[in-house]
Formats: sequence, C-alpha cells, structure tokens
Amino acid sequence: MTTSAPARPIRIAMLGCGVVGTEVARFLLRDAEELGRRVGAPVELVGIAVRRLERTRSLDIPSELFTTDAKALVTRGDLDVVIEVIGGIEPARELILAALESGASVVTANKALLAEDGDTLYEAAVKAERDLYYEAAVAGAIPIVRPLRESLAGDRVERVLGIVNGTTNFILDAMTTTGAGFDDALDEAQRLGFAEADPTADVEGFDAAAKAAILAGLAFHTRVTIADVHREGITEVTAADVASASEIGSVVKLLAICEIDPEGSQVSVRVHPAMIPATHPLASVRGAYNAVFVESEAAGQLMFYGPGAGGAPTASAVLGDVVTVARHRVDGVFGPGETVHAQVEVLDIGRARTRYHVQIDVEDRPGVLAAVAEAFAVHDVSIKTVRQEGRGGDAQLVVVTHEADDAALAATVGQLRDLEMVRGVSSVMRVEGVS
Ligand SMILES: NC(=O)c1ccc[n+]([C@@H]2O[C@H](COP(=O)([O-])OP(=O)(O)OC[C@H]3O[C@@H](n4cnc5c(N)ncnc54)[C@H](O)[C@@H]3O)[C@@H](O)[C@H]2O)c1
Ligand SMILES: N[C@@H](CCO)C(=O)O
Ligand code: NA
Repeated sequence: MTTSAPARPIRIAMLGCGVVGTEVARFLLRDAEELGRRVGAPVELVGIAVRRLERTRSLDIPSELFTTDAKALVTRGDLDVVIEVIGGIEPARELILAALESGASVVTANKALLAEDGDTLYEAAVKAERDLYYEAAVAGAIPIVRPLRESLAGDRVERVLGIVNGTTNFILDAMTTTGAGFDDALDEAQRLGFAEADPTADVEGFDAAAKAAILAGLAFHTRVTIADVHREGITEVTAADVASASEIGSVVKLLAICEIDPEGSQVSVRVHPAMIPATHPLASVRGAYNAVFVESEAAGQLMFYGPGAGGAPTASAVLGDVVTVARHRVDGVFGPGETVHAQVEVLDIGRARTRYHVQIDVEDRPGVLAAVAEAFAVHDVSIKTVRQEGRGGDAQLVVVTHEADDAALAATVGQLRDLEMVRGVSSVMRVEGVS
C-alpha cells in the first residue's frame, strides 16, 4: 500500500484590511487547521497589503503579515489565492489582473469593479486558467451568486427582485414603522451606524445598481454593466408615499429588478423605489436585512434571505469562495466561469413595463374625474382602481394602473400636470410584485 505525499500548502494573500478584511483574517487565522481539512491541504495566510502600517497595530493579527507593497505581494509568484477587499476601481483592478497573471485565483467582494468592468476580469481569469469568485459582492453573506451561476444553470430565470441594500431598507423600514420622513430616518440610520457619513452610494441607489448589473448578467447569461441599469434612489420618497402605500396594503422598498421577456430577447434592469403588496415575501424583509426573490420557469419562486453586509457576514461569503477556489487549486482545476452567450437587448427604462400608483391633487368639481381618466386613456394606460378623498374644496385621486410602458406613464403624468383642474401630481410610484 502506498500513501500519497501530503499536499503542498495553499498560500493566500489579502489586499485591504478594513471592515471585511479584518474579519476574513481573523477567521482564516483562527480556523486555518479546520479550513485546511476542508480544502484537502494546509492553508496559510502569507501576507496582507494595507495602506498604512500604523493602523494595523490595534489588530490582533501578527505584524509580520503586513506590507504596504500590494503589487509586490500579488506578483511574488507562489500564491494560490488572492483576496481583494480594498474596494473601488483602481488599484483593485490592476492588482486583480496582476494576481491572475501571476497564477493566483482571486476572490473579491468588489461589486463596483465587477459592475463597471467585470468583462476584463472574467476574461483575464479564463486566459490565466484561474478562478474569479465573488459571492460577497452581492447581498453579503446570502448565497445568491452561486445559486444563479450553478444551481439554476439548467433552468430559465424569468425575474429577479432584490432588496440588496441594507442601508436603504433600514431607512424605508423606519419610515414605514414610525411615519418619519426620509431625512429623519437617515439621521437615525447614521446615529445607529447603519448608514455611512456619506450615504450617497446607498441612498442614491448606486450600490444596488452595481448588484443589479451583476445579478442580471448571471440570471440571463449576458453582459450587463452598471451603465445599462436605470437607477433611482430613495431620497425623494416621502412620508406621504409610505402612508399611501399602506392604504393600498403595500410597503415601499428599494428594489433591484432584473426581468426578461417571454421570448428571451429583451431584458430590463432597474433600481427604484416601488410599492409591493404587504403579502409579498419581500415585504417582510425588515431593518438592514437583504433578500433576493427569484422566479424561474421550472423551480417557481425562490427566496434567499439574510445579512447583506457587515464584517463577519461578508467574511463568511469570502471564506466560502476561498475554500472553493483552494480546493480547485489542490485538484488543479478551475470552476465555472461566466456564461455570456445570450444575445439580449437591455431595454431603455421608457420601454420597461410595470404598474403605477399615481396620487393627483385636483379641484372637486364636475368633469375632473373624466378629464383625468382621459389623460390615462390617450396614452394607452389602463386604470385598475381609482380612489377619491375629499379635502375641503379639493380632492385627492389615487389611481393604480394596469401594466403600461414607463414612457407612456411619464407622458400621462406630463399631461395631468398641464390640466387646469389638476393642482399637482403629488406622488408617482411603480408597483411591483403583483402577479
Ligand atoms: N462592509 C460591508 O458590509 C461589505 C459588504 C459586501 C461587500 N463589501 C465590499 O468589500 C470591499 C471592502 O469593503 P470594506 O467595508 O471592508 O471597506 P473598508 O474601507 O473598511 O476597507 C478597505 C481597506 O482597504 C484599504 N486600502 C485602500 N487602498 C489600498 C491599497 N492600495 N492597498 C492596500 N490597502 C488599501 C483601506 O485603507 C481600507 O482599510 C468593498 O469592495 C465593498 O464594496 C463590503
Ligand atoms: N452599503 C451596503 C453594504 C455593502 O454592499 C448596504 O447598505 O447594504
Ligand atoms: Na452573496
């Protein structure tokens, strides 16, 4: 009987040691022995690139691991895995490309880079015959990249609806629960540490748009970048919108929506606030949690739920990828890459179809309802329900439409605003998650 020689160690380097990196290093160092058993070879964290060494003193990580020369670390030539948790476009892109060229597989949490220029990275990984894994980039700890890329690879995904930004979900949830306006809810989110001092990327929907681009590419086997994603944030959502949603049995959520038409030739990828029925599974996603709701032909409806951010939860997703790509290195193989063969057109927002909730302040006199209904009719927008409430000499009309083109709805709203008996259109919001 012969016994095989012990496998050589898997050497891992990490770029960045911030919120996510600190937790990745902590678990990797603490659990190295157990992770090595799962991988089938010892795993060794051999270096961590940081911007400033002084900042590392307070961390419980051996000081000899740190370097400020990220380029030298990734090109040292003996690495199996490089973890990129710096974020942003450069130098992350340059370092990932250098790591792949030097023979390492890469695990990244960098949604911004993948959504802007994923192609360059995916192609470099294929050329280098190495892995590029990024479970942490979408919805943190929640397994969603791998389910789309592998588990659902034999099915036809029709729609993905995601709450993929915890900060905005926390704010909208607070507005729903307390009746607060956006500014007060944002202040509270910042005070509790759920929103950053500069909340732009979250509240303006940039973070969710990057994740939507990644999800759409995976779901529909095509290339989608952040430039293709229609984006609206939550800064314009008012307490009145939230109250109005509640009156129709709905809640307001910031959704990342990826849809394909039945012919499989056109996709819509968009991020905007929307009313969803309180009975929809996404409506019960509270606080800073994330969830991704997937509808596919054979599987039907699937929901993935959990913590979408935070150091330790995000480290869980990073380490899952590290174990997977390390196993591949031991076996001398690499995993499934991106499938981008589908020839689909990404629709302009004007051609996206959904339902709308429109709140119109009008004079309360004969002929007003008819004129309002006419404005919808001429643009081929069919009305599903109308509710009227008296307000002194004025009234408020709340119209919910059937499915219509976004451009047709915009033209309708334009015409309503021009009507002499209309005092204003106080809220326009899309309605999603209604079958
Ligand atoms: N924080 C989360 O909850 C979360 C969740 C999912 C994904 N992510 C992603 O993970 C990545 C890291 O996020 P984070 O929250 O840890 O950010 P962070 O700002 O806390 O950490 C990034 C670290 O990288 C360091 N850095 C910057 N440039 C560097 C360079 N040239 N060389 C070495 N180090 C450099 C910074 O000094 C900082 O310490 C980002 O891509 C982010 O989008 C974060
Ligand atoms: N800032 C993001 C976490 C990282 O993607 C959020 O609020 O969900
Ligand atoms: Na994830």
